[in-house]
Amino acid sequence: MQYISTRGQVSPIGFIDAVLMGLADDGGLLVPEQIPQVAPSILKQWQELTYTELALEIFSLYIDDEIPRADLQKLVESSYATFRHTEVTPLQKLSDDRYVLELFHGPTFAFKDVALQFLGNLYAYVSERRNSVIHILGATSGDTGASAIEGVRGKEGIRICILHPHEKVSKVQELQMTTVDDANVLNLSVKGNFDDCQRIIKDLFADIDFKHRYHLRAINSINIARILAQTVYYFYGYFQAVKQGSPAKINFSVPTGNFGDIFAGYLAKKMGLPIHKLILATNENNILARFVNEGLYQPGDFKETYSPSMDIQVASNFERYLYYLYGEEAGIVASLMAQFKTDGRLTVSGDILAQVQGDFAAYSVANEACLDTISAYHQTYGYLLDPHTACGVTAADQLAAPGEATITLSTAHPAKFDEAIQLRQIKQTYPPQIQALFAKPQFQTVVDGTNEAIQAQLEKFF
Ligand SMILES: N[C@@H](CCOP(=O)(O)O)C(=O)O
Repeated sequence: MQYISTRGQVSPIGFIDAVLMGLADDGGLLVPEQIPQVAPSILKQWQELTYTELALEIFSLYIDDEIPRADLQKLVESSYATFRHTEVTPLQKLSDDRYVLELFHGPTFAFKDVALQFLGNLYAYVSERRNSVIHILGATSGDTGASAIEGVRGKEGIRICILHPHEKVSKVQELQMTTVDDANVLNLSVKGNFDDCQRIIKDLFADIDFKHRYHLRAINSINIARILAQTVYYFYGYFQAVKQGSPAKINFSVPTGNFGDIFAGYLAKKMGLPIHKLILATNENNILARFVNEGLYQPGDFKETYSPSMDIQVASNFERYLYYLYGEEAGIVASLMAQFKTDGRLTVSGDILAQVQGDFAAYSVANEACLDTISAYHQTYGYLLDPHTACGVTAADQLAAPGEATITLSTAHPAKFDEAIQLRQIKQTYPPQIQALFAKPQFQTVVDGTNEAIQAQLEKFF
């Protein structure tokens, strides 16, 4: 499989080069040259696979024999051996038509571990096999950072620097990142919000001289490996729902900020998984919901919400969707992105908007409504949702029609967001791994949110 850029100015490259390139060198995002198609007969066979077996089959479609199958199998097995649940991503049935796919059984209690345990191991493999220098630069609104750090801490030949918005992540998220004392980890607490962090890293990746001089590698969902790893749980969740007797129409509801997770679902559907509706759930930072419902893609005012990981305005994977929305015409995507840079907005209407609304249904969840859902599900089902998952469940309740079953992706364990849970007087016990964080010293550097300030830190660290 070869990978090309959404902006069309990068010669096709193999999987490992695509992972190492991260952001495409022309400023676009890498996508597979063709999306592999999975026939219904194969889907039927896949229903019987374990999570790791399924991951191996799906990765093989995108990696060919660039990584020998035996090596790939070892990478996959070691990545999911760190999960606390034997099913890796178990499906919980709450009622006949409401399911929650728990993606938080990895080391940092968030869905990011599903892809980042694999990507961390893949980087170590590539570093050894190709003797490549791996200097990871990432931005986080809370979950990606901890997970990426956990994936590579202490690994030979790898360094990682993560930017998080100063005092805008939950206490547990902050502790998970900043209590790591391995010498290959640098945490920068940036004065600003997540969009500032993401803009800075994108600018640094787009500065090709700087990127090559410091061997910058990406762990955010701009990296195609993240998306591919995240498609696996759509297949797995769907198969489990079928086995548990779900009705024929199965939706997924996806809490989303950076559009990576829901783009993985879109890709799974394009591969042939018969997902009925893809429900896009945002919090009050609702640029994506406004795009789907009104055709306007324009950042609004930044809001701090109970679901801080989704406090995002400019969604980095949106460009990948534009590429498919406009019939894989890289020239159109390049000019749309140039237009967005100049005008700060994009609009779609007519047939294109109808296509968007055929691809997604979207709902933006108000802050208090998110807490109401947490209380209601706790009372009705005795099930504690984290605030991000609660946004997904709220959107499912609004948009799923009778006769449809909806699987909401549960993106994080509620213990990561006790600040919000406590507002509804719900008491939870922290898992011991999280409780232990409170006794540890923290290591982080507070910096201004400017490219120059970050660049200076990176020059010292890399
Ligand atoms: N919600 C994310 C933001 C970064 O998204 P990514 O999927 O591109 O890594 C976070 O928790 O950091």
